[in-house]
Amino acid sequence: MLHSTQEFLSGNAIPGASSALPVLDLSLMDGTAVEQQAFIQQLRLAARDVGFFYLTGHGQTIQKQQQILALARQFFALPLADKQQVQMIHSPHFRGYTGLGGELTRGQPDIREQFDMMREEAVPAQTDISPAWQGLIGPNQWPTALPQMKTELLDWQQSLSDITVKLMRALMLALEQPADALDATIKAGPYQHMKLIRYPGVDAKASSSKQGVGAHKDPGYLTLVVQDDQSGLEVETEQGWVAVAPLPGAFVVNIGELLELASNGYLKATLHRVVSPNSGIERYSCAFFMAAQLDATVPLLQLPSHLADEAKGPASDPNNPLFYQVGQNVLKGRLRSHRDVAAAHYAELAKAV
Ligand SMILES: O=C(O)CCC(=O)C(=O)O
Ligand SMILES: [Fe+2]
Repeated sequence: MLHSTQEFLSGNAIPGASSALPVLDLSLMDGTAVEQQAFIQQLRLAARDVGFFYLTGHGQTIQKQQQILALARQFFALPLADKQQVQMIHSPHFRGYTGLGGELTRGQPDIREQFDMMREEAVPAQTDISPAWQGLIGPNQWPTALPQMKTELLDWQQSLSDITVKLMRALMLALEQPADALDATIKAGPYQHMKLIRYPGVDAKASSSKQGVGAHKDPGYLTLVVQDDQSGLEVETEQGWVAVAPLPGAFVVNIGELLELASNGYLKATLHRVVSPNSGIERYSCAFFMAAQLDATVPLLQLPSHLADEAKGPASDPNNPLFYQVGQNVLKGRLRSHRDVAAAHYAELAKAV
């Protein structure tokens, strides 16, 4: 039986691709009123039913995307000593290099190495009443061996951030809210977090794990992923785990838990994972996570009843502390994922998470 997503997808899915995800063209938002409405309706269905989609028409060229993935390849190909110069353990702000198995998802090591960055900021002045999450704010670590990384990646991160803000405003229109309904939560600039990632090939016979990254939902508002021609990214759907086939030039977009919460379960945060490539193959990706600024209070949006009735995700509890403890929750996630950094810089808090 066709359910609404499949009906909707029939006109939009990639011909011949194994992936069943919708493809949405963001440039329609710069078009006529009719085109904008078409985009908003497609976006509403994709975000409600699947929580994952491909985005085209976003203004970034495929060459630029490939340039970023090439930079990732260059970084991970550096001698270990150069990568260790920027190891995350040196950063109380959770920035820098993490080697294979250094990050945990639900307590299990992920078989990937990565470079994490966020906004480039100065360390704010600490007072007795500064919240612990203020420790997340500070400078990135940059490898001296690849001096071009700093400007290229900060510039790229800002471009991706701008795309997610445009998309979030379109999502608000899709929910029949003012476009700026969540703007107060990003007014100082949205929380930005980006990762360059390398997934090495794994010999299934020799290893019991093919956990590139374990099944999880992203915590924030919106995620954009650029993947190379190897996939392995999989999304949980009603039909089971579905592969997100590479679509050159597109970003893969998914909804995070904070947006699911704010929309009372209408916008869906979907479980996803990356299965390691087979031995002899490696996969590179760049993931960008946009969320509310760390000191935000996120509103519970009041949806019109015809939309509220269609929400498929869990209804939100308006008293959920996630609405007002944004920074604390981000810090908790980082402490859980990077136990070594937590022990080195947040010894007391690390014991409690
Ligand atoms: O590498 C990817 O394709 C996705 C990674 C991911 O889901 C994450 O880091 O949250
Ligand atoms: Fe993710």
